[in-house]
Amino acid sequence: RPTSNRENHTSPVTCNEGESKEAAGAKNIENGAHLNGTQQYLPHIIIIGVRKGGTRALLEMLSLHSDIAAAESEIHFFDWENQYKRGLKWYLNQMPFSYPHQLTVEKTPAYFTSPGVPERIYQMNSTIKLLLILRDPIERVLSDYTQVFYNHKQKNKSYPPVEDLLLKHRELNTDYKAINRSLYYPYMENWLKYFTLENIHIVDGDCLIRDPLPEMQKVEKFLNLSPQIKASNFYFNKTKGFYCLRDGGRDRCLHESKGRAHPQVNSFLMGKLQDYFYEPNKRFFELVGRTFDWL
Ligand SMILES: Nc1ncnc2c1ncn2[C@@H]1O[C@H](COP(=O)(O)OS(=O)(=O)O)[C@@H](OP(=O)(O)O)[C@H]1O
Repeated sequence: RPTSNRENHTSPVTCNEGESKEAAGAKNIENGAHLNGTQQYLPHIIIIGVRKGGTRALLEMLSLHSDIAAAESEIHFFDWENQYKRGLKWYLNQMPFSYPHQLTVEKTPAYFTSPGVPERIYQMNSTIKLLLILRDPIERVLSDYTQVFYNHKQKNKSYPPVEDLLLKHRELNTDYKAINRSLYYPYMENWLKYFTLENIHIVDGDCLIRDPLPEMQKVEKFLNLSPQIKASNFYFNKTKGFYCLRDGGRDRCLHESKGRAHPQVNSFLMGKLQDYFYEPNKRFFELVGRTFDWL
């Protein structure tokens, strides 16, 4: 089996850099009801975030693999007290029915930034495989803003222009939640108290948008899955401006809420955002021993 070749230093980012990983170390957990040879399992893999990082695209693309069984909705088990109180049996019951050779995966993007979640997941399974998809923190802020903007619009409510929210007295308004969620390193530090980088694979969300196949091949390796995902599983949809999926002759793009245009940001605000994220990004690169195309 291939072993990890990750070294403890930063290296220039490319979208195609190869990376080998140990086996997924999947652990079967009893209790799921049986149905036609299928059973429910606690997840062997969790997509922990980040919100607006491309978590749905990652889950859908991973589901192209026949050895993957994915929970359709976001479970919010570890971050919502009322769900967590229901216990692991409840969590198990939210999982899809799958065959014994399949790996179960769920995605809840809010896990990454929820302080108590790493410990709770560790208590459930200390060798679980975690997938974290990150994108340029500034793009993530704008994507987050766009999401909230449309949530308001749907309810016929207005939402302030991006400049009004992100600037206060001509300085960056660091109280704005979306800015805080893009400060990846403190959250990552919390995860690394419980898991090593051997357990956490970071997917480059910007690369996944531009060229999904190489990113997905790295994910297959990390999970020790057979190489099944192929170039023919993707086609670029010019109208949407994103790659869509082709699965057994079935074509599908992500929901229209994925891939929306972001607001234009003036150069003053962009400069403020770039200054603000420069140091935190560097700290994040040091923490994870690799760089991303964000600076
Ligand atoms: N292939 C493909 N098609 C459409 N969208 C894609 C794709 N790959 C990645 N993305 C990006 O995914 C972003 C949404 O991220 P999430 O799914 O994590 O959002 S959420 O937190 O679950 O709401 C979404 O963010 P926005 O561009 O701001 O809409 C997309 O940029």
